[in-house]
Amino acid sequence: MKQKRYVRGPALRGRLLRKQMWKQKWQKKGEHFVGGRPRATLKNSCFRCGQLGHWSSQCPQPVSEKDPEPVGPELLVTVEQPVPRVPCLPPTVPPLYPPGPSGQVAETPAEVFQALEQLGHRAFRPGQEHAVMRILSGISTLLVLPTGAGKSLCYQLPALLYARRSPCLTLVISPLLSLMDDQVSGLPPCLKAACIHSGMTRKERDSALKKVQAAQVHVLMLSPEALVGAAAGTPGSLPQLPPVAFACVDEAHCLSQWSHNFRPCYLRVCKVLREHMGVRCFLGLTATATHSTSRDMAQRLGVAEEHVLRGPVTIPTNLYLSVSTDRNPDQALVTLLQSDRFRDLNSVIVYCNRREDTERIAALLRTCLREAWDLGPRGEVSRAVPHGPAPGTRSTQLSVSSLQAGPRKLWPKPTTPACVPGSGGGCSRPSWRAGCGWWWPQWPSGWGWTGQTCGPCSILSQGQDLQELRRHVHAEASDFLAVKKLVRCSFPPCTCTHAQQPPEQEGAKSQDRPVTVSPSEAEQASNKGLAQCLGHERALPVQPLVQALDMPEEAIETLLCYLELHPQRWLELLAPTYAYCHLRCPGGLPQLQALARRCPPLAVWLAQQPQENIGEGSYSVEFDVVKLADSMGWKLAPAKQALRQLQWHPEPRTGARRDTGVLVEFRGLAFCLHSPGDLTAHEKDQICDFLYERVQTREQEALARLRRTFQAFHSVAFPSCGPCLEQPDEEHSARLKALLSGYFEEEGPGGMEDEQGPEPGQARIQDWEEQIRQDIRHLLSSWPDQQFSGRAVARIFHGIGSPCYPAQVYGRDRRFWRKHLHLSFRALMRLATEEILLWGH
Ligand SMILES: Nc1ncnc2c1ncn2[C@@H]1O[C@H](COP(=O)(O)OP(=O)(O)OP(=O)(O)O)[C@@H](O)[C@H]1O
Repeated sequence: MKQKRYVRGPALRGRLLRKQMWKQKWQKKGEHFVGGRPRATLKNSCFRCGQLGHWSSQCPQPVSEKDPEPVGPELLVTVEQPVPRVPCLPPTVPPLYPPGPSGQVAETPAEVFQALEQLGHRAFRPGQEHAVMRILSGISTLLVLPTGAGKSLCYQLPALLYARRSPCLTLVISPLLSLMDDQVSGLPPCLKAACIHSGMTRKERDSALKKVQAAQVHVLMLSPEALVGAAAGTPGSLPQLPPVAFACVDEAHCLSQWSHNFRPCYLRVCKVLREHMGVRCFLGLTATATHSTSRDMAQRLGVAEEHVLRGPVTIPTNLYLSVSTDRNPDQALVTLLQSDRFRDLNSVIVYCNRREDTERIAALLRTCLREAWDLGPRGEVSRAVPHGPAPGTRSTQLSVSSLQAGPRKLWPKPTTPACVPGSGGGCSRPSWRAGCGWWWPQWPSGWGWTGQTCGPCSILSQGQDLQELRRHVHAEASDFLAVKKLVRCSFPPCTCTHAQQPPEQEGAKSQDRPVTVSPSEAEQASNKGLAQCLGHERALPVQPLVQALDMPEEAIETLLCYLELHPQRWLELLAPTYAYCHLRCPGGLPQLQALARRCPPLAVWLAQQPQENIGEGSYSVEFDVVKLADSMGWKLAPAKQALRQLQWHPEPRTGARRDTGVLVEFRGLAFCLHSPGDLTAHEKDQICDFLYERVQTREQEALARLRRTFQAFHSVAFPSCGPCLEQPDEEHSARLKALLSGYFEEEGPGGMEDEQGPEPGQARIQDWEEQIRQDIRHLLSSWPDQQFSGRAVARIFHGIGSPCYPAQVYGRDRRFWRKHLHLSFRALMRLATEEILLWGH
């Protein structure tokens, strides 16, 4: 009811359209959800002996026992060994002013000041000169300066000077596509720039690349996905570029905060720049980073601790902050916007923690404020602007703006975060932007902040916001069993090692194992009786894996990235590919055999088939082409090409192509990776432990950060929004600013200690135990075909959707969905696991 009453025709059509899309989606998934989730086929068993009840590190079987897992098909043809890939790196660009013997940078030469003037500035601002000289000396640097301090100059000036000396390029990795075009057009005329991102047409992209190759561009801006995709060789990947002088990672805090599960490509940015583009010098730029985040960033960028340049954490003086807790936050917001302090403002931005809230609050403001603000017939009271990924996947920041009619007169001004922010950083970014003249990227260009005093107000609820934010943290964690399944799929055993490794060598081998071994190294190892697998290309089909692990695609990719970035480089991620070849041959076996004479992959596939599987009649088969190419020692691309050519036959005389009637299609998007097939059970256990520990640590850190922020904000909050209605309270604002500065200095906001017992905003589990156990049993009996895990049950009680238990299906059952949001997730998981075990007996 809430959204229909105020919404007109177009929105209704949108709703119907969404419903239709939803139906189509679930028709496709029907077979999984109607008959219940497919039962896991992989057992919760030891890697070594296949028994339940222990992992392989405690396995009673002797180590020399053969691995009981099934092995791949034997090779039936002589194949060439794959040649290890040696990336051809572009030449490195030497520093413009080499550092002195002890690594010190030179005095700033006149040439640099001239270039500064050319860029339109008379003098450096604090922090700029030092950063510029470091980059010109080839020293990687991380620069943490507040928004508006002039960080962009620190890559613009070196880019200009490097390009003046020799044809070279500066790469800028920027996460915000909407900002990239603005950044390119906003550069000084002497600096030529281009950008490449997914929002461009092919023509625009080709024209940008042509300019880059012709060395007409000094700065190339890339999204992380474009960079990583290009390095992995996806279609439309980047061609050979001019040498790279240095790479700048803008909004570098994303390297540390966003990369996990949200944009996994960020995890690989530095590695790709180093290994595929030959970059030696990095510049990281960020406005908001705590000490631990900047340590993490510095490590990824290869910046020594002493080369992290941090400016003071200054919150603009024209910014008055206030925070209040209100029983009814919606009413508080309306009261606030009707007050004298806000009534005369031209526009207001409201940030919410949930996507659904923006729609609701936009409608609320439309109803309550139209008359109060007297906007006339063309005036628009509020509009919800979605921002961020699909619903339910993560916390979103949405803005609801109150706008006056007449597009050129619209000025978004103060920022009013309406809910508790997930971290001090999450709160400060919108606040700073309101105070510093920064406008939200979605606004049309030409809008801006006039520089007036403004007053962001946070309205905190009594703990409900915290519960919502906690849900997002729990949504990203996973079980040990899921991690184990992923490890099992990523490292299936192979038959290419010829000698068994002596048991006593096992520990030594696991100490230092590069994923790609050169043939000479392998030969040496083989002579010592230590034959080592060179690695195999594997395809892990995305959708089946997502269902089997009950993990979103991004979370799986993140775990695979962790393995690639591990010092032992357990695997190498390749470009995603369509892994299955579907082949339909109307002429049956005789035609297939005839075609196999000119198509080695088809010949190998036929040879691998057991005799009884080969029948007469028309053929329609599907096989894993990645596995086939790997078994032949071929690269995937030529194998696919050879199979595709089965569809045509060249005329012997004219050379024209004739249709053979054979249909070849590639299906099933898959993660593609290169991994060894001879890992010992002990090594696989090590990998599982490493991955699971990372997942758990991330969850605990995020929860602790949330708790600290919540406690700190509540410690200074007004009990109601009343005092915020009047003119800004300077003392209150100063306390809040100190709190935020403390967050970045990591004193722990408000100097609060973490407390034991139930989390803020949660009830004691003991008071609810009987009720919860009943609900769990009720849930298990309502869905008898499902194989629930403790985590799955806790997710349903907290209203967290997952691939196997989607909100669209389970959210409809209000008996369970979000029912116990006020209780600890871990405690719910524990109780659910106990009940599931009892239920199984
Ligand atoms: N040395 C300087 N002297 C005067 N103005 C400068 C100087 N350096 C930068 N500026 C100006 O400061 C403004 C803000 O600069 P810039 O956009 O680089 O800030 P920023 O730190 O990158 O902000 P954000 O964090 O929002 O990206 C720009 O208008 C820029 O021209």
